[in-house]
Amino acid sequence: MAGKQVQVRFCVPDLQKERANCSFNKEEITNIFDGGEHNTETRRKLQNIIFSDPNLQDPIPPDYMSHEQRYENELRKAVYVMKKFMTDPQLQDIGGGPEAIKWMYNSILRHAIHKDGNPLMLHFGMFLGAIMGQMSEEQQAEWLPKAMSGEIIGTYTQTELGHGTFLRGLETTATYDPVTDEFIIHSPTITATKWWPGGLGKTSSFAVVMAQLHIRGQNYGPHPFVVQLREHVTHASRPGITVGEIGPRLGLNSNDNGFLRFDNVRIPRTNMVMKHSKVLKDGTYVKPKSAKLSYGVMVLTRVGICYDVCWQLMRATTIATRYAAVRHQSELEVGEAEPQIIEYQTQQYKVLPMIASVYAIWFAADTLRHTYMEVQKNINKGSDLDLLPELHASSCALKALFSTDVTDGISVMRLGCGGHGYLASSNLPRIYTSTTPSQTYEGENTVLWLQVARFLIKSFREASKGGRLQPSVAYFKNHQTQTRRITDLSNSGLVSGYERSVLSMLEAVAKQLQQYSEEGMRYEHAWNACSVRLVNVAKVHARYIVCDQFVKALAKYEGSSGVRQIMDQLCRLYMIYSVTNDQGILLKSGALTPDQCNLLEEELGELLAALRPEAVNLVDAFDLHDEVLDSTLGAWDGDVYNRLYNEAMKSPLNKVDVPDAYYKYLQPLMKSNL
Ligand SMILES: CCC/C=C/C(=O)SCCNC(=O)CCNC(=O)[C@H](O)C(C)(C)COP(=O)([O-])OP(=O)([O-])OC[C@H]1O[C@@H](n2cnc3c(N)ncnc32)[C@H](O)[C@@H]1OP(=O)([O-])[O-]
Ligand SMILES: Cc1cc2nc3c(=O)[nH]c(=O)nc-3n(C[C@H](O)[C@H](O)[C@H](O)COP(=O)(O)OP(=O)(O)OC[C@H]3O[C@@H](n4cnc5c(N)ncnc54)[C@H](O)[C@@H]3O)c2cc1C
Repeated sequence: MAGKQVQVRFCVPDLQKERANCSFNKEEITNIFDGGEHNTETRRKLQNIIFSDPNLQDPIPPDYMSHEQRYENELRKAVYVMKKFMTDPQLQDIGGGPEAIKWMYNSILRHAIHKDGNPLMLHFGMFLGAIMGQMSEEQQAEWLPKAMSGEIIGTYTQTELGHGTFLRGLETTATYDPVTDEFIIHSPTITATKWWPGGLGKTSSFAVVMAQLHIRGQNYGPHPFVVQLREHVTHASRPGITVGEIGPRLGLNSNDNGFLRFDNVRIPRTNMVMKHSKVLKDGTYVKPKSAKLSYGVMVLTRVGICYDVCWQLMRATTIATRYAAVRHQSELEVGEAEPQIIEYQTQQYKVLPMIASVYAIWFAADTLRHTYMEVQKNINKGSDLDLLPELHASSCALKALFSTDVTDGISVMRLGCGGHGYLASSNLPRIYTSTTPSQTYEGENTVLWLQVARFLIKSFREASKGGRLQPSVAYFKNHQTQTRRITDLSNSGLVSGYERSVLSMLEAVAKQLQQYSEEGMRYEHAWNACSVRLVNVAKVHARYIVCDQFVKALAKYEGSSGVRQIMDQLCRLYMIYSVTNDQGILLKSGALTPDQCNLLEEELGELLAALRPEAVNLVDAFDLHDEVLDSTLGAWDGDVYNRLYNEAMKSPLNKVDVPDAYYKYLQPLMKSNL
C-alpha cells in the first residue's frame, strides 16, 4: 500500500475493546525488542522523519510497476536515504552519517522503506561486513571511507551457476603473478559464472569475489578478493567483465540479483582481502589461524538473518492478530452474533504460538549475537578460537530453524486471514516471498542441519571419552548416567526432555553409523545413509537451544511483574507448543509418556484461553508503525474494509469502465455469438 498517513489514533470499536484492558506495560516490551529505551526513542524519531518525507513514498503501489520501474524506484529511495543521512540536520541530531544508515538498514525500518528488496542491501550488509570483518587495518583505511560515502558500491559474490553450497567446488580462480604483483581473476567455465548476488546486475561498481587462490600451481582454496567491475563515472562494465541481471524471481524483484564473468581480469595483489590469510610479494602464502575464518561474513549474516526473520514474524503476527480481532465470521452459538474469529480456539492456536515464537527467537538470537561478538573479540586480540565451532554450529542451527519456523509461521498467518490474506494489499504475500529465500541463501538449510549434525556427532563421541564440550552441548556430559524419562512437566523438565531426546536420537544414529562402518561402508557413505536421521536430531537440538534460552532469559529478567507474568505465559506456551508438536519424538525417546502428553495438551488449551484477551495488546507492544506493516488488514485502526476497498480502487484496470482488451478480444467473440 502506498501509505501516506502517519499513525492514526482512531480505531474501530473491536480494537478499542481489545485495547481497553491491558495487564502489562506495553512500552517495557517495546524496549526489549528495540534493545533499550534509548533505541526506542531513536527509532521513533527516525521513523517520524522518514515516513513524513514524500521522497520516500512510492508514486504508485510497487505491485503495479514494471521490473525496471521497481528497480529504479528502490534505487532512488536508497540513494536518497544515503544523502539524507549525510546532510539532513534533523538526522544529525540523532547521530546521522554512514553508521546511522547502517543501523537503520539493520533494523526493521528497512522493510518499510524498501518493500521488496533494495539494490544497496548487499552493500550495507555483506560488502561492508567483508571490509570491516575480513580486511587488515590498512585495507580498511583505504576501502571503508569510500564504501561508507557511496563513492563505491559493492556486493558479495560467492555463489556460481555450478556451486552454491560446496564452496570448495567454486571454479573462479585468482592466480598470483609475481612478475606484475597482481592476481588474475578468471571464470574458466560457464558453471564458474557468479550467479545470484544482490545488487550485482546493474548497481555495484565493486565486488568481494570468492575465488580459488592459486600460487605457483598450488590451490590454497577459496579466498576473498576485491574487484572493480564498473568504471568510475560512466559505470560501464570494465574490460574482461561481463555482468548483468538474472531475471524475475519468486520475490525480492526490486533488487538486481546478478551474474558475473571474468576474462583474465588483473587486480593488484593488495586487493586480496588480507586480515586472516595473506599473499606476500614473493608469492609466500601466510596461513590464517583457521582456514574457516574466510567464511566469517557468512557467519555474521546468518546471525543477522535470525533477527531479520524475527521482524518479519512480528509484522505477520501483528497483521493476523489485529485482523482476527476485527473479523467476524460464522457462529459459536446458533442464532448469536457472529464472533470475532479470534474467539475460535483454532484461530488462537494460529496466532498466539507465533507471537510467543517472536520472543523465543529474539532471546536466542541475542545469545547468538553475544557469542559472535565474543569470538570476534578473540579473533581481534589474536587469542584462541575455542568458541569458533560453537559459533558455527549455533549460527547454522538457529538460522536454519528460524528461517523455517518463520516462513511456515507467515504462511499460517496468511491462511488465518482467509481470502483477504492472499491479497497483495494485506502484505502477507510479500512478507512470505521475501522471507522464504532465507531458507536457501546464506547456506541452504538442509546443508546447515548437516553441519550441526557433524558437530553433534563429534561432541557426542567427545562426551563418551569424557572430553571437553562446547557450551551448547554441555548437557551431553550426563548422557551415560541419565534415565530417559522426565518426571516433572515444568519448563526445565521439558528442556530436559529435549536433552534426553537428542541424546537418545544421537545414540541410535551413532550406532547405525558404527554398524555401517563395521560392515565396510566408507564413512562418507555411512553418513549419507544416515543423513535423514542426522538432520532430524539437529532440528531437535536446535529446538532445545531455543527453549533453554527462553527459560534462561526469563530467569534473568528484572522488569515489572506484569511483563514478567505475560512473558512467563508466552514462554510456557512456546514450550508446550513445541513439545506437543514434537511429541512423537519425545514419546519415542521415552522422555514423555502418553499421559504426560495429554496433560500438556490440556494445559495448552488453558494457556490459549488465558492469553486470548491480551493478543492485540501483545502485538501492539511490538510497536510497528503502519508504514512498517504496509497492510490493509493490519493497520493500527483496524479499518479493514475501507482500506481493502480503497486499495482495490488503485488497480489500473479500474481506470476505465471498459478496458481496451474488451474491444480487441471479447467483443468480437461475444458479437459472433449474437
Ligand atoms: C542476506 C541475503 C544475501 C545472501 C547472501 C548469500 O547467500 S552469500 C552465499 C552464502 N553461501 C553459503 O552459505 C554456502 C554454504 N556452504 C558453506 O558454508 C560450506 O561450504 C559448508 C559449511 C557447507 C562446508 O564447508 P567446507 O566444505 O569447507 O567444510 P566441511 O564440511 O568439510 O567442514 C570442515 C570443518 O570446517 C568447519 N566449518 C565449516 N564452516 C565453518 C565456519 N563458517 N566457521 C567455523 N567452522 C566452520 C566444520 O564444522 C568442520 O569442522 P570439523 O568437524 O572438521 O571440526
Ligand atoms: C534471494 C537470494 C539471494 C542470494 N544472494 C546471494 C548473494 O548475495 N551472494 C551470493 O554469493 N549468493 C547469493 N545467493 C545464493 C545462495 O547463497 C545459494 O543459492 C545457496 O547457498 C544454496 O546453494 P545452491 O543454490 O547451489 O543450492 P544447492 O547446493 O545446489 O542445493 C540444491 C539441493 O541440493 C541439496 N544439497 C546440496 N549439497 C548437499 C549436501 N552436501 N548434502 C545434502 N544435500 C545437499 C540441498 O539440500 C538442496 O536440496 C542468493 C540466493 C537467493 C535465493
